[in-house]
Amino acid sequence: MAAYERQRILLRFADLVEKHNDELAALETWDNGKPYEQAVNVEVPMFARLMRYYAGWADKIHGMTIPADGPFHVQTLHEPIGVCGQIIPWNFPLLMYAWKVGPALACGNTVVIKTAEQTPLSALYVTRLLHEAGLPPGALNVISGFGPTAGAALCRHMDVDKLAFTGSTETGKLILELSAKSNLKPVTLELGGKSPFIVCEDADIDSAVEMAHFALFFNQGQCCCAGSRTYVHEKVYDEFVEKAKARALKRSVGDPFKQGIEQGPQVDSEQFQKILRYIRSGVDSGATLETGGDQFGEKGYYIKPTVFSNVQDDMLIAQDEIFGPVQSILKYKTLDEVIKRANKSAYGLAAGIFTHNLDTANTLMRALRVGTVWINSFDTFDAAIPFGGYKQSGQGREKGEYSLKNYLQVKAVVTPVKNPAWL
Ligand SMILES: NC(=O)c1ccc[n+]([C@@H]2O[C@H](COP(=O)([O-])OP(=O)(O)OC[C@H]3O[C@@H](n4cnc5c(N)ncnc54)[C@H](O)[C@@H]3O)[C@@H](O)[C@H]2O)c1
Repeated sequence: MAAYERQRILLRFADLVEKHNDELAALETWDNGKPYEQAVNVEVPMFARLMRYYAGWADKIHGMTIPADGPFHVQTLHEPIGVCGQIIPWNFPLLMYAWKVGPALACGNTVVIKTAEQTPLSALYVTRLLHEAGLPPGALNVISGFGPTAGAALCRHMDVDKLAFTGSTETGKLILELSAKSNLKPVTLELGGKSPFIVCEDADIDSAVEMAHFALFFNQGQCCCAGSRTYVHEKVYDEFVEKAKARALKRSVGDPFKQGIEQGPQVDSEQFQKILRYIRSGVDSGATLETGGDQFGEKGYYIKPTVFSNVQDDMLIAQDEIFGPVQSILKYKTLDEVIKRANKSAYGLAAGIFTHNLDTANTLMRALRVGTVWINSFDTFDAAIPFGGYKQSGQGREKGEYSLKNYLQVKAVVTPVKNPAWL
């Protein structure tokens, strides 16, 4: 299909998504439990924006001509890889679909996408819209299946040419193994994190508290890049802890379809139980439970917004990805010290820095071994900004121009030139 045709399909798709904004948001909330207001005002509109962004790329993908030594015309062709197997998680079902399907189709590939077992609905609905927009039958197929069966079958399939996965680091390793044991298909991975959020002594405390709260509690704490290690300078530590606790106490928890609700239930009982186990481990290891610590209400997988202070680096709650509404606050003294501690993690997905000092920001942004640094901000997810991890947080980048590389092969073509004018 011509690039312009792919572009037009993606643009029509974006229009249809906008038209069906409210139904898609409702499906997302039913499946996942996230606040409807978040889905309807942010996530579905962002889905349409991502499709328009990738539509824009479709007819701007091309190779180069390269001046080689000797009488040769050398060109590169940027070709689609072929059949892309994509496996997505349950925390942002629609957005993860967009991050993966958008670049794959823009580059001219076909897709088999497996949704998470907890959240199959929105992908099915949105794919119907994609076909309504003109995508030919068979170019994109959705599988609603389980990981170890449907997911693993995709990973080891000899006719799948590329894999893209978002989920836990543990499963990411399995996926690499399945690729290696089958046809060595290239794999991009977007995995877990334990992202530091560093509040420097000169920071504006009120806005740092608000942003650190958002960085951790957004989406019930179920974000791979959640700011889950809040490092606060000792000079502002006491004030910060007091205010972080007050903010968590103010967080509105409840029915995600209700207006003004900031936090819905966790996605399922497995995650709910796992988070409660981590909270118990925090208490047992000697961290100070400032607020929260157990179930919210008596029905459903709701958890009270929880804040721990006096957290030490060697505690489990400071090392593992909890994936829940549990903020861990740690105290630090010097910049060198916090850099070492922030980097001492198997993960390297993102970091937040709160400071007005340009020198401090310059040092931190370079010293932190992470794929994204947000300065005096957090969770800015523009379609054009690349996202991905250092270390065990992943391989490759999604979104932005960088994501196209994942879905293209580069073919070098060499043709001898008889009487080159330049020789
Ligand atoms: N990075 C992220 O965005 C992200 C998203 C979801 C979960 N997580 C982390 O993972 C933890 C566990 O959650 P989970 O169990 O839903 O994640 P997971 O990694 O098991 O699941 C993610 C996706 O991978 C699939 N999958 C699972 N096993 C597979 C296999 N053997 N082969 C192929 N595909 C497979 C699942 O069906 C799902 O679609 C969470 O607590 C959280 O820490 C991270």
